[in-house]
Amino acid sequence: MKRTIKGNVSWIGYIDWELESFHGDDYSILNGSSQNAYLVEEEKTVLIDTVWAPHRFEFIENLKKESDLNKIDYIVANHGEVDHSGALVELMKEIPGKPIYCTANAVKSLEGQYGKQGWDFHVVKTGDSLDIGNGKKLIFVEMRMLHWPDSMATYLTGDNVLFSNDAFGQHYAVEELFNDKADQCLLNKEAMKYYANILNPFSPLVSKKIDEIVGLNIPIDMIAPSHGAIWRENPLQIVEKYAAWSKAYQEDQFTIIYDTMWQGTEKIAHCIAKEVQNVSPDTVVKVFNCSKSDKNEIMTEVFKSRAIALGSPTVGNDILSNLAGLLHFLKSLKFRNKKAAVFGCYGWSGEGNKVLAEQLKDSGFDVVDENIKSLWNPEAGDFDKANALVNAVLG
Ligand SMILES: Cc1cc2nc3c(=O)[nH]c(=O)nc-3n(C[C@H](O)[C@H](O)[C@H](O)COP(=O)(O)O)c2cc1C
Repeated sequence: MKRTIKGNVSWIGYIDWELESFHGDDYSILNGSSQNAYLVEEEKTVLIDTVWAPHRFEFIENLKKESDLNKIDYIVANHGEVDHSGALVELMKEIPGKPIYCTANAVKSLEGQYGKQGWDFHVVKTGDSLDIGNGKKLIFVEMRMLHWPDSMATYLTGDNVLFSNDAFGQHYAVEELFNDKADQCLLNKEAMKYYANILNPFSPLVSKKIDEIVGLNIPIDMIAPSHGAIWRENPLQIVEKYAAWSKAYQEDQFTIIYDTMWQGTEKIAHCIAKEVQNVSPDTVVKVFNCSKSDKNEIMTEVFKSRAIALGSPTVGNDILSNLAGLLHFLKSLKFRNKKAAVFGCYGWSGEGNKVLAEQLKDSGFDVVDENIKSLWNPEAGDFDKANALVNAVLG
């Protein structure tokens, strides 16, 4: 059902309390999510984005219940990804010929995914606008690589609503739709998780885009993203957070991540954690067994950290495969300005620490020389090295 969010703007989307993962299994959903589409009904009626393909028929039925589909004058496709464009094919069968406003790259991504459908694309660039009557306009802002080349935001004058698509969103279900109705801890955590796991690799572009949006000096009364809560109360709080997050963000946190077969490496992990509390009592320390923890939650903790330590036993002259998978993901997220240390047990050849250190360096971490490498089971002499490791990495 459509729900008014401001003036003649309504939400028409899908709140999904059952979703467990996104992007295949690459993004865990722990608190539900939503796909937000919006209807702007001024002298002209505009549909901004749609929903994920599995919900396309329900979405179109809802639209029909709310208004005659033929009343839609324009469609805005802020982003071609299937969770926002997934109802377009069915919708356009009902209203062929209606103009679709999107970036040049969105024409490519939409045609790439759905084939050449003969849709009436109107390509827009930053600063282009569309008059929708009653003295209001839509102004388009390209958001290249936030998070696809085709991404765009749309600003509604008069009501001062920024339809930001994936930027400023969260995979988080809020039945009442608005940020002030959400659990604030979860909202902030989910917004940060989204940034850390999806947007962090594009931080330099995010930083520039935030400066550009702030520099426009336009009033923003509401930020309506395509997933999660709509920022109605103090909407600029999320813009300020993005400004901070995009500049090699860190808190005073040290995160220890390990894997183990026979618990030797685990013992070193806990010894390092205790030593952090001795050396730097104000530093938050968290410990994760990567085989038992959610990888996206771990990445959010890495995002917050000023330093991390990674531990694995040597296995087959290498490291354990779950940690190798995590390192692969870690590299793609392009974290910057973080220190790292390595540790682990071995039985004979002991390549584990070297593999970890090389991969961390390759992922942009500043890896300290101090490490702990224990033959079979860690002993007192190994635990004694934790102090030097922690001092080096937090120094
Ligand atoms: C399947 C398997 C392969 C291993 N391969 C190596 C190896 O290539 N080189 C080595 O030094 N140790 C190897 N080890 C020995 C482990 O590194 C050693 O048992 C270590 O103490 C385990 O640490 P953990 O208690 O943290 O699991 C291997 C052990 C297993 C079970």
